[in-house]
Amino acid sequence: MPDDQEESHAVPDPIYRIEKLIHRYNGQPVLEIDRLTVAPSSILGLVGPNGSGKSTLLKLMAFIFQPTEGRILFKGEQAFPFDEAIRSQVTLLTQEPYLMKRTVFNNVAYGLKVRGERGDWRQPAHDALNLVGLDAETFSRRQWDELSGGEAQRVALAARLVLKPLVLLLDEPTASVDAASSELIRSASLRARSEWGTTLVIASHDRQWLHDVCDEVIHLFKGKLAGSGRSNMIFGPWAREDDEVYGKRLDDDQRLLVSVPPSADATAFLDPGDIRILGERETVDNSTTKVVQGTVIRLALEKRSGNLFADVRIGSLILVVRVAESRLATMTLHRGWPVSLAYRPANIRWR
Ligand SMILES: Nc1ncnc2c1ncn2[C@@H]1O[C@H](COP(=O)(O)OP(=O)(O)OP(=O)(O)O)[C@@H](O)[C@H]1O
Repeated sequence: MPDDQEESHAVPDPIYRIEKLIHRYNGQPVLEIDRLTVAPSSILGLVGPNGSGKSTLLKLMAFIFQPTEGRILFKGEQAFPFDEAIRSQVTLLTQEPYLMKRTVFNNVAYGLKVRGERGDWRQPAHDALNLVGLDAETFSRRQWDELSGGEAQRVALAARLVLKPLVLLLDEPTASVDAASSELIRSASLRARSEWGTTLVIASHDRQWLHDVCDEVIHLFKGKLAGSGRSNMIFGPWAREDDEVYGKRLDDDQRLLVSVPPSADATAFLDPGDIRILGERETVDNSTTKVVQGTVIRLALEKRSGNLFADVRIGSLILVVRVAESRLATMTLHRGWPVSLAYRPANIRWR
């Protein structure tokens, strides 16, 4: 979580503390994060458009390379690439699985071997395969190239889970797999957190998944943390609608109307406190306020502030809405309920 936001009193030492980090490729800055901490056993989500720096941040958190400037403390200590202690505790799963040209069993057991674990690797390797929904008896002897894309990704995940890692970094882990594999990858990752207290950091374009499972979701935009953990970031392209108004058509055919964007593909930021769930008989001034219809998909209480946040799905867009305490007295909210959201285009900030 960004340090200036939701630091709660009773948090243990962070598993990561990032300080004044800048990373450049060929002299060009692609990531600039002043401060960011990740609590142990938490689930942090990373969202952001293509090229916003998510993969770079995950690779830095995996200590694959060093940041150009600044530092990343791991459990309070500065850590470096090729540090053996880190390698056995932090593991990264990327979108395209990398498997060694060996059997599935040897791929999964490899980490145990490298870690110098003695004894029989069969049981832990089989447990890890079963955890990702692959029958160990059937798959253990298969070669790396006798697997579908989804199975290969699950083997790659099993090869990480077998180590019961302290940190599992997931970079678009389900982007190129089928729906069934995707579900198995998600549930196995969550099992790691619930069984071993593994900290998860997940970069994904699947906002709904992140909103469902993450303790915190942070937004990266052009390499920087953008807005609060619960800010709404709405991507273009924006088109001029009739009547001099700009907006975009959502995939449920509603129109999301906005103020004049600086360019057709600018990104709109709308604070959760600037969106209101309308009461049943409430009306709005159409000239300044716009209304869209959605469905509540999640309600979450922020412990520090006592604020209630509702995630509302509108087509494939999810907006986070802060529900003021005064409004809670007058309305009941449930997951699955249809709601009308009111917002003022004038409150949109553009980047
Ligand atoms: N090895 C590299 N050398 C030079 N530039 C790089 C390298 N890796 C990434 N970049 C650039 O750094 C920026 C951030 O890339 P990164 O892959 O971290 O973004 P991302 O948010 O993960 O994107 P995506 O969602 O498309 O995976 C991009 O502009 C990218 O072109």
